[in-house]
Amino acid sequence: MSNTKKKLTIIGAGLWGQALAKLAQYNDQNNVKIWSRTSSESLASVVQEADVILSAVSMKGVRLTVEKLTALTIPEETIFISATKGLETKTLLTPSQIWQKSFPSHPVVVLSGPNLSKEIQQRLPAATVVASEDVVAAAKVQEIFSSDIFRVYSNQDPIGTELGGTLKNVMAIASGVCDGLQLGTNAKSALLTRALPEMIRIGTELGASRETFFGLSGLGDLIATCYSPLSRNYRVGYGLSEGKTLEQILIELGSTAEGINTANVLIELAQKHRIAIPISRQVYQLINGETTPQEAVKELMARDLKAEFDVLS
Ligand SMILES: NC(=O)c1ccc[n+]([C@@H]2O[C@H](COP(=O)([O-])OP(=O)(O)OC[C@H]3O[C@@H](n4cnc5c(N)ncnc54)[C@H](O)[C@@H]3O)[C@@H](O)[C@H]2O)c1
Ligand SMILES: O=P(O)(O)OC[C@H](O)CO
Repeated sequence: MSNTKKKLTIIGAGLWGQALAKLAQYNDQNNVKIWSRTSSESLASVVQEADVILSAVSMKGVRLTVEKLTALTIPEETIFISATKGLETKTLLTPSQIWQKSFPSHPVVVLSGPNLSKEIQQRLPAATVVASEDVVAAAKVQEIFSSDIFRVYSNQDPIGTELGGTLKNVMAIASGVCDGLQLGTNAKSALLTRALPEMIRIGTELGASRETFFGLSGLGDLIATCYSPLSRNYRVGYGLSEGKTLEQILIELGSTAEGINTANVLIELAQKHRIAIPISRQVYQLINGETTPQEAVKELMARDLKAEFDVLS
């Protein structure tokens, strides 16, 4: 990459947008701007001349953000990075698919990994993945974010990388329930080990590579999120296990927990593609008041007996 400073504009000034801005600023080769809906500057003025535009808005804001940007003239060489972990209601699309469909000539890069924003803000070491079919664009993004506190890997499976980060949010809710009910280490280990093939079944059906789920954005993020009370999705599950209502939990959280919407979208996806999603289905029923934490555990334990590596279930 040339020695001139890279101009990066981050859209979305939530916890993740701010943490990513800090990471990019840490590397003094970058000129970083951050924009939110409440910014005094116009969106047009902050994206003008940007080499790279990163979206860190929550899933519900992705479509609106894309629409705002399609109304502007963005040069075709501008790289878009999607850092959102979610699925769109109705279209069932991933964020990067929305970006790519709206900007078919632009490089789109997914950034995803085990990256709890609080630890990133504390400058603790972490690693992530940037994934794109455009390897040159991925390499540029890798350089922008790489530093001695943030190790950035690349791959060419944006959908797999994105789905790892998205699907583990649902598993983190289940994991919070498991810990909240004090089901023990054996149960937690079983849950996470069975979560991974469930994520792989969904991912491979949607075109992702199986291998990606064994990397940072899959297994890595599953471990981080399912073991950390810093995870908002984990806290949702934990709260449900304590008998709190979802509404009450979300008020206390005051922040985004994408796993809730993702579980709702997943039910439709699983039906459409005929994929077995036993853990995600229990999470769906739990957040929609159709089961209790205890009943969900019973249901999972009472499933038909099967071979461990049965690829269908
Ligand atoms: N916080 C983390 O540790 C972390 C790490 C990796 C990925 N993520 C993902 O990043 C995304 C954002 O998470 P967060 O933690 O920053 O959540 P947050 O609740 O802190 O912030 C969400 C942001 O999205 C913005 N937003 C929502 N709708 C918008 C719209 N229409 N236009 C512009 N902005 C809009 C909000 O204003 C807010 O700034 C989520 O998909 C999350 O899964 C978060
Ligand atoms: O707080 P959560 O549950 O949204 O998790 C944050 C990140 O996705 C962890 O990688």
